[in-house]
Amino acid sequence: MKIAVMGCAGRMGRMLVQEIHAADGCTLAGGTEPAGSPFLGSDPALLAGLPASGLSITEDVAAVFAAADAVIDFTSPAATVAHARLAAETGTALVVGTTGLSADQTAAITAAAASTVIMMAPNMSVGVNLLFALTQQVAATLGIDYDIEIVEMHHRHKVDAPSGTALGLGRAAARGRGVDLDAVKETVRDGVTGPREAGKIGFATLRGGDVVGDHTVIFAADGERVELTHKASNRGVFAKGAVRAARWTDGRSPGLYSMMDVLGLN
Ligand SMILES: NC(=O)C1=CN([C@@H]2O[C@H](COP(=O)(O)OP(=O)(O)OC[C@H]3O[C@@H](n4cnc5c(N)ncnc54)[C@H](OP(=O)(O)O)[C@@H]3O)[C@@H](O)[C@H]2O)C=CC1
Ligand SMILES: O=C(O)C1=N[C@H](C(=O)O)C[C@H](O)C1
Repeated sequence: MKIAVMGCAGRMGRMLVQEIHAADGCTLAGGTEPAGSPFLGSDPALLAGLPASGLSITEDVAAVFAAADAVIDFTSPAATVAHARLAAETGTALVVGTTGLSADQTAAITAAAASTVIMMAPNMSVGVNLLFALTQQVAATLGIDYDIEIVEMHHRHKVDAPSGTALGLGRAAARGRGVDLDAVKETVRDGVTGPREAGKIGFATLRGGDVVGDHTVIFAADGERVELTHKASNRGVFAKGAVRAARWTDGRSPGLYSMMDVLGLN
């Protein structure tokens, strides 16, 4: 399978190039970076610490799509929307890991999935997707007396907050309670906030150093507390999941899928 990587010089992009190289039956079809990037013209494999591939990083997205069976995209929300539109036009499968998308941007990707296979997930690790399922189950079991708070920590370079994974955990908890996350989420507390309102789902965001990704869902009641935690210590887990998802798209019907579909957890 020929797999291309959008944003192939990024933190995730380089891991993805390594993972494609290591995967049986997969070859790198090409890699992109935006106009003005100092990496244009470099070999994406060399940049990822691998033997030369003979490919050059390009801003010609259309050419890279044409060379690929599937495209993996961990870039920025605006770029991902443009890539989803191109995937719809060309019928190329797309795996989206980008987070921080607005409701409109998510709707644009959903619309593109009417014409091609798109797998989109805020976290591609097996562990976090299991945590999504567990969070929904625990939220449904414990009920409203257990206040739900979600704490996440990431490296100092991360640009969106709360993380896509934290929001995904919030959606799973809200689903377990049979409510809509947008109606109950509390992402900012500052000053005299008054007591905590029952039923809210709170988020706390920490940023610093080189933390790959830590997430904890806390269920706090009078007298006890349940905590579900996942800690990623290597971006390889996300890259492995993304390449697994790219292979999984082969032969699927158009539609919007999640990592839960890929892992059979749905
Ligand atoms: N779903 C998951 O499992 C995971 C998701 N993520 C998400 O993936 C995204 C990327 O994270 P990370 O790798 O750390 O970020 P980086 O900033 O390291 O990488 C993003 C790369 O994409 C490039 N890029 C931006 N716009 C375009 C474009 N139009 N065309 C081609 N390339 C482009 C950037 O170039 P430049 O720097 O020049 O702008 C950069 O090289 C984030 O949204 C993050 O939250 C991260 C890890 C796991
Ligand atoms: O930006 C990151 O690094 C990560 N982003 C994803 C998110 O927003 O949840 C996934 C992972 O935690 C790393």
